[in-house]
This record gives sequence, structure tokens and C-alpha cells, in this order.
Amino acid sequence: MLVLSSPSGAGKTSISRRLLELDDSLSLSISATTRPRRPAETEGEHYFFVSAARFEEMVKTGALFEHAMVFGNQYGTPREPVEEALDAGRDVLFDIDWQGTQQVAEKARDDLVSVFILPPSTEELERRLHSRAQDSDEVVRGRMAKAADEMSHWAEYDYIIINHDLEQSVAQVEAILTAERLKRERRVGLRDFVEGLRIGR
Ligand SMILES: Nc1nc2c(ncn2[C@@H]2O[C@H](COP(=O)(O)OP(=O)(O)O)[C@@H](O)[C@H]2O)c(=O)[nH]1
Ligand SMILES: Nc1ncnc2c1ncn2[C@@H]1O[C@H](COP(=O)(O)OP(=O)(O)O)[C@@H](O)[C@H]1O
Repeated sequence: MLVLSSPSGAGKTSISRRLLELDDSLSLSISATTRPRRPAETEGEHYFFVSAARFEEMVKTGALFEHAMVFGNQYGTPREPVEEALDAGRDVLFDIDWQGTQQVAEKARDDLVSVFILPPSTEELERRLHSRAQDSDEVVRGRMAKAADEMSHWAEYDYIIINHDLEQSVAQVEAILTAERLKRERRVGLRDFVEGLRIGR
């Protein structure tokens, strides 16, 4: 389970989208949220946009792997698609906040690889939020105000990327994925292969 977190506007959605284009053994976990849909977003692709009542029901029935209140809206990870992907031997990409990452770490620390994306500067962060043009000025102001609080959790993450250049950031996350997939404890099923290599048995 690869988690990307960052303050709003730092680039985690852009990095996630490019990663999924490049890596066909990676599945995106699509979250449920009570946040209103942005003009450029589509239902079931970026999020499952649900009512507060529906979200509460998902929490009560245990349908969410983790959930949190972020910027005054509810966000959560549907459990079933994650379990299905992991059972099929696929890696799952999460774009979730620090609160969700803490919950995943509590449940499955050994299966979690967490990456925090930092902007090159607060000025650049604000510029990107405005250039994305998906939120009102008021929402942008709110997210900038919260950026410091978001970034105060950077030391809880395994890897830190400063997102100067998008393609370079994507290559860095790919390098993390490659290395983490090669870790011995993740090379399940290699024992027979190594046994077969024992010369002069
Ligand atoms: N805990 C948790 N956080 C989520 C989830 N989905 C999105 N978020 C976080 O909610 C925050 C707001 O996301 P969004 O409204 O898409 O704004 P963006 O950060 O500007 O793309 C971001 O920090 C996301 O990482 C989720 O399923 N669980
Ligand atoms: N390295 C980068 N350089 C310049 N602009 C970027 C970079 N990465 C992302 N952006 C732009 O910044 C804006 C916010 O990116 P986005 O991926 O939506 O951030 P987040 O998902 O973290 O809120 C988007 O308009 C995106 O195209």
C-alpha cells in the first residue's frame, strides 16, 4: 500500500495520475467524500461523491478502511476494492491525508510505504492552487491556511519528495516503488526459486 500525502496543491493527484499511466501493477484506491465535486472531476473516477448520511452509513457498516474529516469534509477509503486488489497481488496507491495514513499504519505498518510530497515554496504552492482553478478563492485561502498544519506531519512519512518538476517527482516515486518491491520480506514465493539455485545438491 503506497500512500502519497501532501498539502493541497503540492501535486499528489498529478503524480498519482502519471504513476498509474506508467505502472500497470498499481491500482488507485478511489475514496468516498462528502466534498462537492469539482468541475474537472467525474464520479467514480476521482471520488465517489456521497451524502453525509451515506458516508455515516459507510462508517457504521465498517465499509471504510480508514476515514477522516479534512477541510470540513468527510473522506474515506472503501475497504473492499483495496482488499480485492491486494489479494490479486496488486499494489494499491492511496492519495490520503496524514490522519488516514496514521490509521493505515496502525492496521498494516509492514504493508505500508508512505511518501510525503512538499511544494518547492509556499508561494509556489499558492500559485499552483490558483493555477489549478478548481477551487474558489475562499477555498484556496482555507487550504493555504491549513497547509502548515498538513506539513507539520512530514516526519511521520517514510520518504519525502520536493515536487519541483512533475516528471522528476514521478520518477522518484517509481524508484521508491521499485526498491520497496525488491525488499526481501516482500519477495514472497522466492524461496523455491533460491532452493532451485543450490548447486551440487
Ligand atoms: N484520510 C483520507 N484523506 C483523504 C482521502 N481522500 C482524499 N483525502 C485527503 O483529503 C484532502 C483533500 O483532498 P481534495 O479535496 O481532493 O483536495 P486536494 O488535496 O486539493 O486534491 C487531501 O489531503 C487528500 O489527501 C481518504 O480517503 N481518506
Ligand atoms: N511539479 C509541478 N510544477 C508545476 N505545477 C505542478 C507540479 N505538480 C503539480 N502541478 C500543478 O499544481 C496544481 C495542483 O496539483 P494537484 O496534483 O492537483 O495537487 P494536489 O492533488 O496535491 O492538491 C495542478 O494544477 C497541477 O497541474
